[in-house]
Amino acid sequence: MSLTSETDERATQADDVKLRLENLDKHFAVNQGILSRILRGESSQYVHAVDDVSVEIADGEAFGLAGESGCGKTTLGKTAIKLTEPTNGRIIFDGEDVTDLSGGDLKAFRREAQVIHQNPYDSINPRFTVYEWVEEPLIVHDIGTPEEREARVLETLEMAGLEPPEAYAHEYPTELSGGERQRVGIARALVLEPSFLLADEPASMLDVSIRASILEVFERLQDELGLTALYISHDLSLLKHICDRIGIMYLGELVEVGPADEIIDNPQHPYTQALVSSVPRVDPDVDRERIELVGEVPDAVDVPSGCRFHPRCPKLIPPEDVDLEQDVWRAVANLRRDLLEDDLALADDETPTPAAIRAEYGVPDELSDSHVDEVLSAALETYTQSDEATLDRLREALESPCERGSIPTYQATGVQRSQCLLHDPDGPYQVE
Ligand SMILES: Nc1ncnc2c1ncn2[C@@H]1O[C@H](COP(=O)(O)OP(=O)(O)OP(=O)(O)O)[C@@H](O)[C@H]1O
Repeated sequence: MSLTSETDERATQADDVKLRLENLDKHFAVNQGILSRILRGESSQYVHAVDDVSVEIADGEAFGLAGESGCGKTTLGKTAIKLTEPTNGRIIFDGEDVTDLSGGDLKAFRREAQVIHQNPYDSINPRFTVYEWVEEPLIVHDIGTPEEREARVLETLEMAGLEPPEAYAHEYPTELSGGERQRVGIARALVLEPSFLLADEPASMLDVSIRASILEVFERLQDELGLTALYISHDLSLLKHICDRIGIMYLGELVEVGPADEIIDNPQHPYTQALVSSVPRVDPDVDRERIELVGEVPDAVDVPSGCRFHPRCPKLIPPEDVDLEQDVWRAVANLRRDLLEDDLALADDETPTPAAIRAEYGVPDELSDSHVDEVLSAALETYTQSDEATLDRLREALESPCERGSIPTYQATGVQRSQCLLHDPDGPYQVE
């Protein structure tokens, strides 16, 4: 297909691109069993762990991925280096399309792209000594003589900060502290001299006191070895510290990408703004409004239409003819959403009055926009009678532009891109 060959050509030309993901998807099937589908008539459903992600990571760059739990960070990282197969899309590594590699070619690629796991306690085989554990990848890849391997293992242990290396070589991992074990994990990943490192929550299981020293190891290694790294973490201040750029994921999509400082100091996407607002300030003198993220990340099987963040977004765009304060509009939208899903969040089981429902959702008794008030009142009056026509009216009359179609990625600032209609330069919406 012409699009693929054109983009391939670009990748080959762009020497400084280490990894390029093109429209990457990773979907996991649920109800995979044929029997359950036949017996219960269920069609296959999919977890949209990663959806249409495109991003480039430059050679020598440290790229961070953040987002709430379940947003797809680990799946994106693993798919990017083929620890799991993508459902769709292309992976270009060093200018070569590695998407369909298998056999010996895949094994060669594995040498280049290594991973450091989150948990230093269960990611090391306790039957191996530190030496055996770090040497094993060299044996698997049939590298060097025993003497050469010994020199390489000791050198790598030292690089990972286990000094003197001879003292650690014959220890068992169970005899080591968490920080030391994480350094053993780092040494095992580095022994093959990879050019790309995936570090998934590399410090989250460690004490705060040890965390800083492990992060220093990463920073030093990146400088000295010129490694390209993909760091995954919930901790935005950690990512700001060690990354050049940060990508924010929400429900399988990359909703904002930009330089680490800009993402933290000047977030553009409403989701990033909410995430960042919960990070404790380094500088307490600078006032930042705390934006509360209401609710949980929705189910990745049945993803919301339009912008996936719209059911929780504090900046949800109202329909053109709706004239309400933003917080009132958000409250109306929450009530509308739950009415349409027949899932009202109410305090008790008794059939509530429209006024009680409004109060529960923080919607004023009378709205300043009489049209919205009338549509909502009608839906509330007929709520117990499941009146389809009234619900259809509620659905159509109060539909936000954020619920429609697929939302493109826009250039939000000179250096940040954001998947939010507020950043459509040709759109009618004002960025607040
Ligand atoms: N092997 C799998 N089979 C089915 N679903 C999966 C599988 N792995 C991940 N998922 C689902 O994919 C979605 C993304 O999960 P993932 O672990 O990538 O998110 P995450 O952002 O890394 O979360 P966390 O921060 O908690 O590690 C979730 O809904 C998860 O339940």
